[in-house]
Amino acid sequence: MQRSPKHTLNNGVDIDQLGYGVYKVPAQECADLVSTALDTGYRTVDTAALYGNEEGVGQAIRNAVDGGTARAELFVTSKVWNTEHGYDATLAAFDASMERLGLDVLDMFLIHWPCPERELFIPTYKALETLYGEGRVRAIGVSNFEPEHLEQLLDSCEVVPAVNQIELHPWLTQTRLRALHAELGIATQAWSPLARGTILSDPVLVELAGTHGRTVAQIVLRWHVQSGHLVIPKASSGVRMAQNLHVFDFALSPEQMSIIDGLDRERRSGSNPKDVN
Ligand SMILES: NC(=O)C1=CN([C@@H]2O[C@H](COP(=O)(O)OP(=O)(O)OC[C@H]3O[C@@H](n4cnc5c(N)ncnc54)[C@H](OP(=O)(O)O)[C@@H]3O)[C@@H](O)[C@H]2O)C=CC1
Ligand SMILES: O=C1CO[C@H](CO)[C@@H](O)[C@@H]1O
Repeated sequence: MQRSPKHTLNNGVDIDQLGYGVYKVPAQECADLVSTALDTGYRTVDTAALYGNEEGVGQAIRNAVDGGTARAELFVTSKVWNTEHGYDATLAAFDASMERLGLDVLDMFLIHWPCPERELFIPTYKALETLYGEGRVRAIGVSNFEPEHLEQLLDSCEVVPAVNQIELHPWLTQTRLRALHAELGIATQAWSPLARGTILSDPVLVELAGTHGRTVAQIVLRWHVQSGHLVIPKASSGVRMAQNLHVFDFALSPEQMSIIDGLDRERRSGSNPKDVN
């Protein structure tokens, strides 16, 4: 069984570099699929209130703990949705997520989108700081924050976000944002790391896959890993889950990494954070 190496976040908490994302996993299938992911070797799961499947994630985590897996080995992320911004609303949203998850402590809680026109991400983040201070969540962070949002946040808040979870893949390499993260000590976590599957027919990646005798998904995930990103691919079968985790026993050469870096075309598969409010 493959296992992801751990990455230590800026507050000393460990997360798997490669975890499992559950956007679009139907609620009724979620517990079984997350259990399959855990059996495959995943230890980190990314969900959100928006995904409507926190109950299933929590069920699978509790089943694993009942079966002998240490809770400390497992890592669950959830996120506060855009309609719940503001200090009090965010505290209530956290309670609701925890109720659905059925967990005592959450590993990481993120602001899902900055929603700049709402002008509420600062009080929203202050609620996350309160939860962190109370020990109800082990790490806090943000998602879809652009440089200007991070700068505003750091001007007004105490706790440097542990991660910024952003859309990131070889067609959208986010060079400027990643450089800022490195400067600030914020981990870059890649969402839609496979560009929702659309990148898997890229001819350059197909050729590299042939060279290594690997699948295109494995080449892309290996590029993420070697670039130092945290990454959370979603897959709907145990075979694909295992394939996606099986990327720690080969390496891309520096030349191959540069070739993949060169595929950037600033192509998003999801929304631009400036348009989400
Ligand atoms: N913070 C945010 O705003 C966002 C966060 N996310 C998070 O990131 C996670 C991953 O992103 P997501 O948008 O799901 O997209 P991904 O880039 O992870 O791609 C998932 C798609 O790729 C397919 N796929 C996965 N593995 C393979 C493989 N080995 N071979 C062929 N096809 C494969 C899946 O198919 P199939 O399912 O049929 O196996 C699915 O259609 C989400 O689940 C969520 O947790 C996602 C979007 C936004
Ligand atoms: O996490 C998410 C999953 O994908 C959705 C559609 O692109 C996003 O809006 C959301 O942020």
